[in-house]
Amino acid sequence: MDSLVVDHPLAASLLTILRDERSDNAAFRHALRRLTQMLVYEAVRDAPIEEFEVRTPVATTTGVRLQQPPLLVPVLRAGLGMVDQAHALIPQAQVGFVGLARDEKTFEPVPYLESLPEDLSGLPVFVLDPMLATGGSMVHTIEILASRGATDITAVCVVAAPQGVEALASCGHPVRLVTATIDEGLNENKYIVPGLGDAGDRQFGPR
Ligand SMILES: O=P(O)(O)OC[C@H]1O[C@H](OP(=O)(O)OP(=O)(O)O)[C@H](O)[C@@H]1O
Ligand SMILES: O=c1cc[nH]c(=O)[nH]1
Ligand SMILES: [Mg+2]
Repeated sequence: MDSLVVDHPLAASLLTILRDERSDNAAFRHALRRLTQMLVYEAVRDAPIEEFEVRTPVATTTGVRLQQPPLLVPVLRAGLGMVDQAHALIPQAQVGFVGLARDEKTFEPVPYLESLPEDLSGLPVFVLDPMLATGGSMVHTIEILASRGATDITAVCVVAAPQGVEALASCGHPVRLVTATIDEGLNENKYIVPGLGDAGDRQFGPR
């Protein structure tokens, strides 16, 4: 699987704010938005472009635009904190939604929302979810997208566990990963270590 760890001092300092237990909900959301900007910027780096003619006030020149803006799919709740910033970078993008809550006993994702275009064939998709822990939630989302014809899927995460990376690599669907870090592992409650805690709770409070 193609994976990119965005290794940049500014990304690392924003990740530090996210990790710091002293960051309150507002500080956490703010840092997540700023870090998302860097992750999406890198996720788009190799996207196909098309050229078109543009007139400046002085002359005619060649401009570029994305051939096909990706569909943005935040995974609720935690992915909500990434979608506005991703959309600001790619304003032409359409947005779909998947809602999942991990059962904290079985650690399996429990779906509660699926709001997506019927046919995703030929459309690149960026799945936005800050946490890739066991990978169950991301693999579930990828299966939903693949069942609608998506073949070009990028998981944009902030913190990944090696177990989640392995789950994506072996899920049998074409997917690439962009993340700010691959952490050490998971604890007995399947939280990422050192991680940043519960990314949904840290933005919005407990559910
Ligand atoms: O890789 P996994 O083991 O599946 O865990 C990762 C999932 O857990 C978190 O969501 P959570 O279920 O806590 O829901 P929330 O966003 O509403 O807090 C996170 O945002 C991922 O969706
Ligand atoms: O560390 C983790 C694991 C799952 N979900 C989170 O929000 N954080
Ligand atoms: Mg949560």
